[in-house]
Amino acid sequence: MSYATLSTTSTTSTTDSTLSGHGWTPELEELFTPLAEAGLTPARIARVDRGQCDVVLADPGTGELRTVRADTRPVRDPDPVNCPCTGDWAAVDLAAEPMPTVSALLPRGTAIIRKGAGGRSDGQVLAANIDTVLIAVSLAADPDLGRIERFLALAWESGAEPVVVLTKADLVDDAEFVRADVEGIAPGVTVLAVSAETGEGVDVLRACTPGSTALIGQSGAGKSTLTNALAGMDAMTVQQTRASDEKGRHTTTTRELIPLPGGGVVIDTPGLREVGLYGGQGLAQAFSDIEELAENCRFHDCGHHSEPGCAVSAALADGTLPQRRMDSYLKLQRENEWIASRSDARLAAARLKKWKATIKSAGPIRP
Ligand SMILES: Nc1nc2c(ncn2[C@@H]2O[C@H](COP(=O)(O)OP(=O)(O)OP(=O)(O)O)[C@@H](O)[C@H]2O)c(=O)[nH]1
Ligand SMILES: [Zn+2]
Repeated sequence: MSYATLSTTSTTSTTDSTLSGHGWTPELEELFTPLAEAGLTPARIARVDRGQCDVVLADPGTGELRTVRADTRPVRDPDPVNCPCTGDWAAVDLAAEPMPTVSALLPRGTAIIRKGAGGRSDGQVLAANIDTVLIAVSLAADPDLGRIERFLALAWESGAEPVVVLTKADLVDDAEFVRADVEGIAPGVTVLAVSAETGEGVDVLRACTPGSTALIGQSGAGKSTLTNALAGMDAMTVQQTRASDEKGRHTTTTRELIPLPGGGVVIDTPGLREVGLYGGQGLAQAFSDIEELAENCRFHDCGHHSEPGCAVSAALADGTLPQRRMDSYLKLQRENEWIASRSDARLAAARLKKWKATIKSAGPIRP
């Protein structure tokens, strides 16, 4: 399938303001006009299962919000990145038989894409059309700075604004100390310490999450608990962490989009064991301090090894740039380059296959 190509004629609507709490905007409304004229209904995907999904829409009859099960087969795509995902805006044919179908997906504003698990170069979309990415990190153990940097690169790459949320602040005495430490590796990013247990920091967090928010992080980081705290109800099931290793039991298996009382939605994602980067510029944003240093190197193509006038080496030498952070940057950069070359090869193979199919369907060339 391909994303719907949409013209931009203006329109007015009476019912779709119901969806504004779910992120529906006048701009989307305008994009949707030709689809509305074709009898389709706008809907936000709240959960995806194999071949089907739950969508939230304003009922064309009553104008009330309704969750509907819809068939996603018409928008199936060989590239997993183009397949429907929680947070996508969809055009739904409610009259389709035997069940409503998703007829098209609207172009995405933002999307969190990680490298698919198991060494494949496919991407996997975790959430679409989000404004803020909350990176949940448990304070129950010493935070792994390298892992936070990796999550930050993934979050920046999505196009949404990252926020680091240090969870379970009630379990430690020095939350502020750790928070300041993490702030040092997250240039331009808000870092909050929060406890769902005592409520500490939850109001501040709420103020940081207007519009659509997605929660990412390792299993057991406290994502579902935070979702419940933000939603003010038990929207997600939370299971006890295994006491031995502080790991959760992978309670959250399907992504879900939950409306917040003050407007906006939060998308809880399953715990991520592996967070492979899927290329792009997010890494440069996550390491903007190093990128800025590099701009002061004497040579434009400085490799930051032993070149004269290297600002990065100087910062490493005087300790303003920790070696750990530099190593982390180089490691993620290698990984990013690898995935970029892998996906180039994959795209080339796909193009070749398509070309062969086109030639075949065109039949023998006539003299
Ligand atoms: N003390 C304390 N425990 C918390 C807090 N937040 C979460 N927990 C506990 O941490 C464990 C894991 O929380 P979840 O919210 O299920 O974690 P998750 O990140 O959603 O886990 P997955 O669904 O596996 O990805 C549960 O036992 C929670 O009760 C907190 O603020 N303080
Ligand atoms: Zn340099």
